[in-house]
Amino acid sequence: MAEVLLEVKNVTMKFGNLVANNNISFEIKEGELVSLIGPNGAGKTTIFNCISGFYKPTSGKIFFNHTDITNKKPHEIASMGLVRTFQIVKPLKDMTVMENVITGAFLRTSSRKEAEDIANRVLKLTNLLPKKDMLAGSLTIADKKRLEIAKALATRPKMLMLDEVMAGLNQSEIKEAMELCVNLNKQGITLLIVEHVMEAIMPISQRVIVLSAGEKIAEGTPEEIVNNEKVITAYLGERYYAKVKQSNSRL
Ligand SMILES: Nc1ncnc2c1ncn2[C@@H]1O[C@H](COP(=O)(O)OP(=O)(O)OP(=O)(O)O)[C@@H](O)[C@H]1O
Repeated sequence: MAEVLLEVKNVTMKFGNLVANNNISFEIKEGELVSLIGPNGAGKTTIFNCISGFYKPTSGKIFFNHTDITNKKPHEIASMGLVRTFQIVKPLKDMTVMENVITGAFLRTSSRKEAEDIANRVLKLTNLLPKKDMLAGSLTIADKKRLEIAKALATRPKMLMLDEVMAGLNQSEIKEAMELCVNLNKQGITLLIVEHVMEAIMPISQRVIVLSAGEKIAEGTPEEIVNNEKVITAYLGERYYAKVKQSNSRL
């Protein structure tokens, strides 16, 4: 039985009267690939911000690797091995792709040589090696998203939280992003992925957690989730349900 790596325990996050996360609890086990889905404004990014130390929850606790990280700062959490990407990618655009990734590697080492070695490995893994000398600002959206993942990987995370890395990508770029996620997971990195591109995320998720209007409304295998009436009503809709049913019946 795999160990619990991340434990979110009764987390509530309020902004004035608005309850963005209401008493949310879930666990992620070591080695899992879990997706976090739900309509706009459901509270997905807010829970990411709470977990990664950018917000301090109004109440509740968060544990990573059995350590209470609820009041820790983002850089402390990152050095423990829990790293997230941002929905809006902001690379250091006047620096090259390589230099951007090296900034991530410096979390683990102060040696330039070692940081370059880490960056080279990560750039190879993310298929960015041929673009290593390009300015980050000149990359396509798909490559900027890949660079965001590469920077996070250079910090050598145990667990990676990806916030909408497939948004704005075309079909073949989405396929590559999915393959990268599966590949990272196979290499032992635990993944928690916020995503709206259901056709991409459902097939690769081992488990799915659903938020709606600040509440956790469901949690289960992709098959359980696509058949869950509450989830269909709140988010997936009949169209997606019909599509999945159809493709299942063809299997
Ligand atoms: N810093 C903040 N101050 C005030 N309200 C906030 C803040 N951050 C988020 N919210 C509100 O909290 C709610 C949840 O937002 P959040 O961004 O977490 O949703 P989401 O599920 O990530 O949505 P999306 O899929 O559109 O990214 C929204 O009503 C949002 O307006």
